[in-house]
Amino acid sequence: MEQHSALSQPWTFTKMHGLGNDFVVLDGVRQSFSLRPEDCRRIADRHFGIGCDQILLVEPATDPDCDFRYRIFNADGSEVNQCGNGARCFAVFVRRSGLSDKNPLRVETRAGQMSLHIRPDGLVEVNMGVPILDPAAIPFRAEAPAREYALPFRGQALPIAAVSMGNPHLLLTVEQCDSAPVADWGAELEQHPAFPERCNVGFLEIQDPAHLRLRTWERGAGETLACGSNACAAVVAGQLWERLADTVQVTLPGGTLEIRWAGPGTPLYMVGPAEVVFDGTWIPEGEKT
Ligand SMILES: N[C@@H](CCC[C@H](N)C(=O)O)C(=O)O
Repeated sequence: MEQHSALSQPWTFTKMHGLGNDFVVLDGVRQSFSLRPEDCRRIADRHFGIGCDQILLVEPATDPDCDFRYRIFNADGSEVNQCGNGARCFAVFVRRSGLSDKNPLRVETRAGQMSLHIRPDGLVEVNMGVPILDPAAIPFRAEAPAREYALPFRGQALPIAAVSMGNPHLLLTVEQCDSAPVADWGAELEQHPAFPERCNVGFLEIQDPAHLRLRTWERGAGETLACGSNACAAVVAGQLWERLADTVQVTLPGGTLEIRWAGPGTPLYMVGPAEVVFDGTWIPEGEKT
């Protein structure tokens, strides 16, 4: 199959979203892509491109235990290890495009394997794997694992949790999500030197042990309407702080996810919707008339 630069050839895509976290999903099994960071930025651009928070690429698996390879690119062009809302869309895309009707699907990511199950009610359940709390593996600069860290930030010691769901997350609590300084603090905390690979920043309003409100500043994308992996990390943090139950409804600006976690060393499960918006064709410059 011919490998071509993403922008110089026509290709088809599907626009999807999971709770308003939106994606351009590409079939890299029947088409072949070479996605450079500048190609991703153009595709994700909401004025000069298609517009999305992330680009998801479905590729043939390289691991014989897996059905497909799941690749994720942020709007800023960076390739990353994990995207929870995207995983649900990936499962629906694979079924709808006729690539496979296997259910559950096992996919390989840069963070390991994931299992995606489309339920009879149409919601998708994702086994997100075992949350990572070891600072070196997050990666997060700390002497030893802790439930809470005091992060130096703007002259204060900010109480935070650090969790990896395959990608790095910083979690902090706020009185009210609606007035949280998501853009102001989020942009700076994303680049905090304690997180050498940057991080996704979650602002948690814990309402009761089974209900959490959350807004997220995503690494490489800014504030989004929902971040699945950040919602998972927020439940992990809330449980470590002994403020959340095993099953939690997480309400984000774009809607609600159900997240179940039985505690350290066990896998975490996320359930939520995945919606198709439209199918389209990318037309390269010079072929538009
Ligand atoms: N929106 C995603 C996360 C996408 C990747 C993230 N921005 C990162 O850089 O790690 C989700 O739903 O998990």
